[in-house]
Parts: sequence; structure tokens; C-alpha cells
Amino acid sequence: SHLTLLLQYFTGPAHWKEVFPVANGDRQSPIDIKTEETKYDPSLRPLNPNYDPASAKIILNNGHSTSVEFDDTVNKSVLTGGPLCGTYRLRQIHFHWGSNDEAGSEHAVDGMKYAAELHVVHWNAEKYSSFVEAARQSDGLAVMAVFLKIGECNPQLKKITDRLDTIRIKGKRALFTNFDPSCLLPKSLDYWTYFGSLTVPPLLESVIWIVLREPISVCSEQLAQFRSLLSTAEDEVACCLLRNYRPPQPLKGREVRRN
Ligand SMILES: NS(=O)(=O)c1cc(F)ccc1F
Ligand SMILES: [Zn+2]
Repeated sequence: SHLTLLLQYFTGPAHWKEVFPVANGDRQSPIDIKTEETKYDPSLRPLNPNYDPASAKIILNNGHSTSVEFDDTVNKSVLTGGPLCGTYRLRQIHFHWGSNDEAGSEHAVDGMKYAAELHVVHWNAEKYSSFVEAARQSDGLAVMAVFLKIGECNPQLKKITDRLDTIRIKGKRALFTNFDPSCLLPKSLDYWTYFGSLTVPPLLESVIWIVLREPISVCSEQLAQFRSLLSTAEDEVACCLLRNYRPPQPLKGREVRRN
């Protein structure tokens, strides 16, 4: 309906700065990674994800994306190493995609966008006592980004896409356990890293981004299953979640390092 279209227009990325001035900040995400300008940093260590499949709890449609939420009350599933100081606890994973296979990722590489992007979200449980508190600190969050490239259907991703029909409506959730998100990581854990922000309001500038250089595969049919999720709740006129990626933001002099 017209109202739905108007609401979507005024709630999209172009208008976020009116409600969240940090949208024009100095360390916003995502960015377009210009590979020639990235700097090798010998002090960067190998990434060391260590996840327990029992930490997985539920799969959720929050109206903006689909996420798998993990038990982050103990240090059972953590990320250490890479650019990180200390131990970051796994909180959730979620995806960003577009209305067609030509775009959908949030980060870009030399101007090129992938079909979708997986975010593995962690918080600094060594220094802060909750995700919400960590999300307000400059070193509070660490998000590992994995590009999804159109190709073969991804059997590991199937564990998630096969459950989407049970959470089609915004707000729906279902049990989802015995899942180790490492199964969605590429062979190589080589990465780029830079200081950025959440890519969804409140756009807090608290994320150490770790963008894996090697993509994983996804097929068109699996992306279509993401797009069939609804951004609307039970009592609203149904509207598909066709796209949910923020476009690249100004680098503002930031350095992108690589291992
Ligand atoms: N897209 S994101 O990884 O920056 C993100 C992670 C969260 F936990 C919450 C909001 C976000 F936008
Ligand atoms: Zn995200």
C-alpha cells in the first residue's frame, strides 16, 4: 500500500541521520574495501573462532533480518586472535541480502558487491558485563563478515534456509540448537580489519570489523528463501523482506589492515 511504501522510504538508510546523527560519524560501516590501499600488518594474528554447537538456542525473524541467537551467559563460544585483545563472546549471527543476486552484501571489494553477507557478532566479555554495555564502547564488539557468492547451493546454509518457512512472520522464533557457525566459514580465515559501526540503527561506533577475504557459496534458490521472509507482523499487510543492506559509507581517513 502507499502508506507501507512511504513508511519504508522514510525508515530507510537515507533518513537514519535524522534520528541517529552518528550516521554521519567518522567510523561508520559498511565500507568499500579498496584492496590496493589496504596495509599488511605483521602484528595481526590468526583468527581463532572456538564455538560449541550447544550454544545455539533459537532462530528468529526480527523484521529486518533472520538471526540465530546463542547463549552468551558464559564463555562457551568465543573468538580470540586476529586484531582482537582478549576474548569476544559469540552473541548471534545474521544475514544481509538484496532484491536480486547482483547486490546484497554490505561491504564491497573494489566497488564489487556480493549477493549476500553473513555477520557473526561477538562482544568483549573480558572488559564489559553485557552486550548492551559493550555496544556503547569503542572496542566493545567484534563482527566477522563473510561474503556469500552466487554459485553452488551451500549445504551448511541449508540448515538455516530450510527453517525459514517456520519463521516467515516478523517476531516469529523457533528452537535452533546443535549448530556451530564455523561450518559457514570459508577454508581460509585471511581477513581485512578496520574500526567501524553497527550497520543498522542505532549505528553505534563500537565494532572491530573482521572481513574474511574468501567468500562462501550460496545459490539463487537459497537467496529466494531469505527474500520470502516477511518484514511485517501477523496483523499487518504482508510485505517481503526483499533487501536489508546499508550502502558503503565514507572511509574518513580510516586504515584497512590485512593479515
Ligand atoms: N549488521 S551488524 O553486524 O552491524 C549489527 C549487529 C548487531 F548485533 C546489531 C545490529 C547490527 F547492525
Ligand atoms: Zn549485520
